[in-house]
Formats: sequence, C-alpha cells, structure tokens
Amino acid sequence: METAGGGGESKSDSSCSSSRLLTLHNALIVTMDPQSRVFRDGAIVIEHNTIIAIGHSPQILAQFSSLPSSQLLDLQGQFLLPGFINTHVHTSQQLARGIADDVPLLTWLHNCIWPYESNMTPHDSYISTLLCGIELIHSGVTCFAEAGGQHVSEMARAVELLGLRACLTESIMDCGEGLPMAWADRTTQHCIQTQKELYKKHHNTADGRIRIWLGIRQIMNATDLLLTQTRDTAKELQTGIHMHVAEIPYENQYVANNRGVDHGTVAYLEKIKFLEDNLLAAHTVWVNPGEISSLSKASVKVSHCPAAAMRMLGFAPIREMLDAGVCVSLGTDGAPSNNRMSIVDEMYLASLINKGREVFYKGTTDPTALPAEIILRMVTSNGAKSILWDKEIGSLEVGKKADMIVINPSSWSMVPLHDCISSLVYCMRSENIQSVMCNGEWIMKDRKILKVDESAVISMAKHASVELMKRAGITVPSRMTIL
Ligand SMILES: O=c1[nH]c(=O)c2nc[nH]c2[nH]1
Repeated sequence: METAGGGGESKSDSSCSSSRLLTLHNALIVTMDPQSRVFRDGAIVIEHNTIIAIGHSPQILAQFSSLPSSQLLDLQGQFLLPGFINTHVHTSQQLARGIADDVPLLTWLHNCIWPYESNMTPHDSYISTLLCGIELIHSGVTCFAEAGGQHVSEMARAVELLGLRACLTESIMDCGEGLPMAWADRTTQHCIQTQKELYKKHHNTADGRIRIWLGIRQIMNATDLLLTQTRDTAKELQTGIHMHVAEIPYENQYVANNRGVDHGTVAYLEKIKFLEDNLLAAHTVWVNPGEISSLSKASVKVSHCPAAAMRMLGFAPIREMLDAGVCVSLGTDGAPSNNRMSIVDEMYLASLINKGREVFYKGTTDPTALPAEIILRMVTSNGAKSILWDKEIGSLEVGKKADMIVINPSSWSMVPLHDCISSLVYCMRSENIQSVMCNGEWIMKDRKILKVDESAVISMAKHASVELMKRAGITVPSRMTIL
C-alpha cells in the first residue's frame, strides 16, 4: 500500500456545507481506493451519509473544523478502514450453530439444516438475523450478502433495525433430493413469483441499505426452467443472483449424469448461458482450469468461505481464480458450517489455507500466495464489486457512502506494529474492532451495539433455538458421556 504524502481531496469548498458534518481525524486511514492510499494522521469528513473529504488532518481541519455544523472526533491514532463486506452469510442459520458439526454436506443439509429451516417461524428468522447481525458487526462487517434464507421480510426488518446494509436472498429450490414436505408445493412459478414480490416490497428500502437478490440454493435442487427464469428475471429487475456452486465432487457427478455435460456445474451453467457478471457463485471449489477461464470471461464473482470449505468442501483454487482475473471476495457462510461468524478470522484463514494449499497441490512451499493486501481487497473493494455495489461502498473515497470501521491497534494482539497491512490480516482479532459506522450512522460505538439490546437478543435467541429444535424434531447426539 502507498502511504500518501499529500493529495487529499474534498468534494466541495467548505462554505456550501450547511447540514450535519462529522470530521474524524488523527487516524491511520487505509482507504482501499484504486491507488491503495494510506493516510498517516488522516481525516475524513462525512456529510449525512456520504464522504465529502479525505486527506491529512491539518489540511482537513483547517478547511472544515470551524464550520458551526461540524462535529469533531479525535481517533487518537486508531485505524480507519472501509466497513468489511461479507459476501456469503446464512442469517437464518444462526440459531442452528452446533447442531451438525463434523458431518458431510448432504447429510448435514438433508437431516439437519433443511428440517431446521423448514420449521422456522417468521419470528425465528427475525431473531436469528438479529443475533447473526450482532456477530457480524462485532467483526467489522457493515454489509453482507445473504446466501438464501427463510422469511426474507423478517430478515429485512432485522437488518433495517441493526443499521446494516445487505443484499437479501430467499432460499430457492423447486425440485430434488432431501426436500422437506413443507416445501413440496414450491413450483418454479411460485419461486419466481415470491421473489418478485419480495423485490417489490423491499428492494432499495431502509434508506437504500437493503437490496433484494434472486437465489438458487444449489444445482441439485433447481430445474432447468428455474435456472433460466431466474437468469431472465434478474436481468429484468437488474439485480444479482446468489448460488452455491461446485461445492463437492458429488455435485459435479450429478451434473454429468443428469444435465448432459462432461464436467461440472460451471460447465453446465455456461451451456445454458447462466454465467453473467451478476452471478455471485459461493464456494466454487471443484472447478477445472477451463471452468475457471469461463468464470473469468463471464465476470462471474466468487465468494470464498475458508472455514466452511475446510470443514465440508475442500481446497478451492483461489490463487488460480485470482490469477485468471476472477473477482474473489470472502464469506463466513452460516453458523452451523463455520461456526464463527467472524470475517476477521476468515481473512487470517484465507491467507494461511491458500498458502498451505500450494504445498498440498504443487509439492512446494509458497508463502507469497494470497498476501495480506490481496486479502484486504477481498473483504473491501472486491466484496463491493461482487455484490454490484462498488460505486457506493468498498473503499473510503469522496462521494462514497460512510460505511467504515475504527480499529484499535493498541492491544496485546497487535503490538508492536511494524506493518499495518499485514497486522490487519495476521494479527487483528474481532476484539480490535472498536466502532462501526454504516451509511453515516454509528451502529457499534466503543464495542457496544447501539441499535438493539444485545443481551435481550441473546436471551430471545436461546429460547427460540430450543423451541425450534423441538418443533423440527432435531436432537444433537452427545459425543461423550454427559453425567
Ligand atoms: O455450506 C452450505 N450451506 C448451505 O446452507 C447450503 N445449501 C446448499 N449448499 C450449502 N452449503
């Protein structure tokens, strides 16, 4: 990253700003802008929800601090970064943390996750999203992409209350193995119709913080008709599609046996012209070089979830995808497949796992694989590009939304600090995230969640989870003799 010697900028001269201004100063600002600028003793000015100036503190303070409407906040040398973007989250699954650990994917889905999800009430979805959102905010997330969940209207209510930004997606399946009876009546037409209704009701709501995307849960549960209609509807609505892609070898065998292509899901999606720049493909582990090139040509985005991949899926060829020009971002996945919903942990894991993969696949070490600056891009600018929101978020630049996080580097985990970029990836813990702002509003300040009562949500979540497990008839076998 470049440490900026000068070259701050502002949108307007200070005299035209009459509404609320907030100036954060005395910060180390890692902008994640295209020039990778880092301002030592930096300052940023926000008007309502938008960044109007960024640069070095002395210049910015001289220009803005005397305005009567200006409020000043001294960050005392803390770091200021764009809010992290988590591009694959199952908010509905937060109440299912720990119900199916150390279990293969399809058993996990068919015997545990879908019975759990199909028994959720709208209230469960609301509580689950609140709990999930709290954990996301604690790790510096200001925006996430829902991977496909239940009762999206309740999810939207929770996101609006928490103050987060999100692309919300319903879990969509119209056929296939393992579907619970409760979902048996979900025809293709029903799937498309309900998503259009959700779009109409929630797209661009909550001051523009909520967008509605279309979903395909996975290829084994999607007819050809659902896929093509989803592609066409996404075009019509000008929105994105979120889909689990090429997760396990069985998926590729299934596609080869049933959909008439030699290799896997990506080859099939290419054949039906489903690969487009609005597709966010999650996991994308079992892809060959030809498929990687197809993803790149079509500008498909990939969400890499390191912990979930290690638990159930395998090593994704992330380095090869990046080398081929694929935009890769990071996700936590859901609580029952991770089980930590910390994007900070995923940053650390992404770098280590992909360095380790070099040894496994190429027989030699390569510590240069996925360096810290690439990892930081994955949770900021690449995240924003992946969810088609990069004009407004993903970096700290004049004209962008004020989605940002304050990081306290003066803790046992980050001291001493010689290289701020590597420290953010290899040393930082969620506990270092001090304050979080989304769309110009603080949603966590000095580690306190501001928009909801965290302990009340935790008690409601404990209760709702027990009741839901009973309703779904799921019992978690004990691994040891519990006396
Ligand atoms: O990790 C995963 N979590 C899910 O909920 C899911 N659904 C399909 N494939 C999936 N993979």
